[in-house]
Amino acid sequence: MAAAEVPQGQKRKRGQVDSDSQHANANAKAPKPVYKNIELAKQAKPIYKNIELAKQSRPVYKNLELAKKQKKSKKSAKLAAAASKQGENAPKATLPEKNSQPQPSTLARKPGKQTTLQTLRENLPIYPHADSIRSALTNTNILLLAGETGSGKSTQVPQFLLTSPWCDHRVAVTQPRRMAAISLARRVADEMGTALGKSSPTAKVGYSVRFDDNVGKGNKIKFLTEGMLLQEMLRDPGLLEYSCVVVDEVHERSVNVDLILGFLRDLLVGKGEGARKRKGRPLKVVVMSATADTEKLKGFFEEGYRITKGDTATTNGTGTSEEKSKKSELSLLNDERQQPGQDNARMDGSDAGRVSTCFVEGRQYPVQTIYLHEAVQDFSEAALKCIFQVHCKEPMPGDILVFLTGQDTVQSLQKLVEEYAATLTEDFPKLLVLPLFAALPQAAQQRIFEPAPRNTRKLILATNIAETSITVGGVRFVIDCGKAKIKQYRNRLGLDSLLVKPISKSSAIQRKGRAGREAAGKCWRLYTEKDFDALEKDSPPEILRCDLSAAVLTMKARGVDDVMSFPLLTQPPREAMERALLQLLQLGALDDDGRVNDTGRRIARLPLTPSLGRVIIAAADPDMDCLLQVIDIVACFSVENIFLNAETEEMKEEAQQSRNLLYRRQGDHLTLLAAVQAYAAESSDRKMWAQRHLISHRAMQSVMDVRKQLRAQAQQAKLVSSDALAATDERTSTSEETANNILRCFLRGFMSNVARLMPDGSYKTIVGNQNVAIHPSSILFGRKVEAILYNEFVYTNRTYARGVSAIQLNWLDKIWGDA
Ligand SMILES: Nc1ncnc2c1ncn2[C@@H]1O[C@H](COP(=O)(O)OP(=O)(O)OP(=O)(O)O)[C@@H](O)[C@H]1O
Repeated sequence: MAAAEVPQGQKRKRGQVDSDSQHANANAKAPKPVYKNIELAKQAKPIYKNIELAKQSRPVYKNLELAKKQKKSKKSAKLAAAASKQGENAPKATLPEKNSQPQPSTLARKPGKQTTLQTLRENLPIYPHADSIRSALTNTNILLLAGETGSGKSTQVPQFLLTSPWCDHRVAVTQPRRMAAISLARRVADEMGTALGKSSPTAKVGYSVRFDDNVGKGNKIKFLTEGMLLQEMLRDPGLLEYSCVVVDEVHERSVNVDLILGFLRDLLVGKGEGARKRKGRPLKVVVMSATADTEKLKGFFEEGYRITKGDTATTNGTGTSEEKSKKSELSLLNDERQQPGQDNARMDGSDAGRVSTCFVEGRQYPVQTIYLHEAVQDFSEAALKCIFQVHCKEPMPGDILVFLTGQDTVQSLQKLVEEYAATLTEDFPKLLVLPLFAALPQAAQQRIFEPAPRNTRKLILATNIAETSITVGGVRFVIDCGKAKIKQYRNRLGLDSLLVKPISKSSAIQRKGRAGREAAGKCWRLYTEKDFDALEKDSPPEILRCDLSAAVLTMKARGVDDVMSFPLLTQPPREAMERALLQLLQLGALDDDGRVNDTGRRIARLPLTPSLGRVIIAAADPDMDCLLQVIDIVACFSVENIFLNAETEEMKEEAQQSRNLLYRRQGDHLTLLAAVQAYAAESSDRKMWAQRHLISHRAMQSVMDVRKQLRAQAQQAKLVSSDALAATDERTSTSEETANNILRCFLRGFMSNVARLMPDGSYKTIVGNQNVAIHPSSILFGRKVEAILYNEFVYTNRTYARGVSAIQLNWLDKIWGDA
């Protein structure tokens, strides 16, 4: 296709991305440790080498002048497109004039928000490619689109597609994270000059994320998380609501995205129930990312077409589909099939031309990369040092986004930064520190998008939830610690756990790409260039690292009986699949023959893990009759912790007194229930109530929101009637019998998460016989009970069980008997 096509086998030049990088000598030049004395930091020479050098180096971004010219001259865009048809890449980068980096304010000052936004759109590198993107999808049903961070993929492509002749239904755009889905929907609604979601009948853009569905009838573009699209596929396998599905940020390779790609491949090649339901109406698919492996994806989709052609031959001649399915299982047994981790990226020339590819080169503004000269041991310390050097040396405006590993590192660094910032003189701008992590309530997350007050620099301390897709207005500087918490299955414990690991090159590029979106920027990498070179190109796909029970249940509920032959971009290890099947059998989601049963289908439709879904189903059983109470507890698991830590002894004592009324001797589950019930029953001032109990009001607001959504979903799933829901009052007490039933229901979903008390006072897990201690945050910390049930394992210096309740061992007999 036109301007942006990448000739087969041609890879992007990696060197370009970081061609302007500089070393920095953190240890040699910075006083040690700088942050202990802020005055020193102000006087110190920067730890990074002179950045003038970088300004002179050749960047790959397009400068604004080029973009302006492109806007004025559609002719030039057409010429570029024609040139690329002859095998050239997208428009060549033009060198910016030295020290004349474009500033967004010139555009922003223009009158009329809509005109300004339109001008901004037209200046994006992707804009001249609108026609070629549209025509690629007229000729083929699938387009793989690679474009640098900030080139305009997520915001522009959905809008381009709306005007295609085939687009008579909605465009879905998937995002790995809810925050990105919501913020992109807002931005695109703004750009289109319409309201958002359900707020007006004329609104054209909506979003759907777990526990928050804001999609109006007239919406043409729907941003949604990958999990939500999978949920929709269960209800509507043909995705009849849509003309097109855009899968964004595919490089993240979550299990959900891999499943989506498999289902979409089947739909594209006309296979299965979904394809039959579309009755020949084509579904267009766009798969996009800044850093995805286009070749591998191309091979995957082409293979789908090739196999389908083969299928026709098979059905005509050598066998039925049942035989085929047996064959695939047989070949798996014979190890003829792919090895774990091997990719399905074989090319077949005969299918070339069925899959379009497109590469949009260039970004709007340059981002200079600065590395440390020597590796550091403690990235939090290095981040602190770097934050104050940036703050004290870099001009305003320019907000800072720091990537850290998790909520704990974010919160401890926030404390330190605020402490030191308070010692700065008035010569420096103020620092507004904003934490950002997944468990933070949505309202608090949204604060990062608000502009900083006058003479104040925003400093966002984030986990990798801010890594892809989002544009945070004002951010010009990025600090990347080079690490992330990665979910990994631990065989020994039989559970997923989060481990701190080095990020991939792809993540580093995405992190850097959060700067340079509205103006030129800089990215400090708190590691050496050599360390960067040694990073893996991509993080291993989640399907190779995690518990697959949710994925397998989704496949089964979507009608895939032989999950081993489902098309996956990367084949997971066979043991992981088997483990997932076993867990689903234990949960009672599958029958003995491996087919999904009614319980399994009901669990799959709940926006929860299979374990929590099973708890909900158990609680809806009339014998247990504790659904609403269980929903209250499950809602609490959607936030990190409702209880706040006391900062002083005095506060601790006061809180302890009020909290005593909420604490339940049985443990954390029932204590959470008591807290939710008391909060819900509070009719005068919930905020005050929360303060008094040292409970996070914001977290409780989120919990109430999730509780409402889960109740609605339970009603939809016919687990509770609307009359029963309407008749509920806010109870504040729970009988002993109900309390036991609640814990039995949790045990049904978490039967493997049990540890028993040993004669020496320690606890050992029943499955795996591992030592585990009760986490200090638990009500049961330090207590000795017959056996404990826990939600999850956490690792710090030892293995802890978190979310713990006391259970009776004899409850297990019935549960294991039923399983
Ligand atoms: N919420 C916003 N506020 C201000 N500018 C925005 C916003 N969202 C997008 N933009 C502008 O639009 C540009 C393109 O954003 P978009 O998200 O479409 O790029 P992208 O190619 O998808 O990037 P990435 O690969 O990093 O997700 C940004 O660089 C920025 O200039």
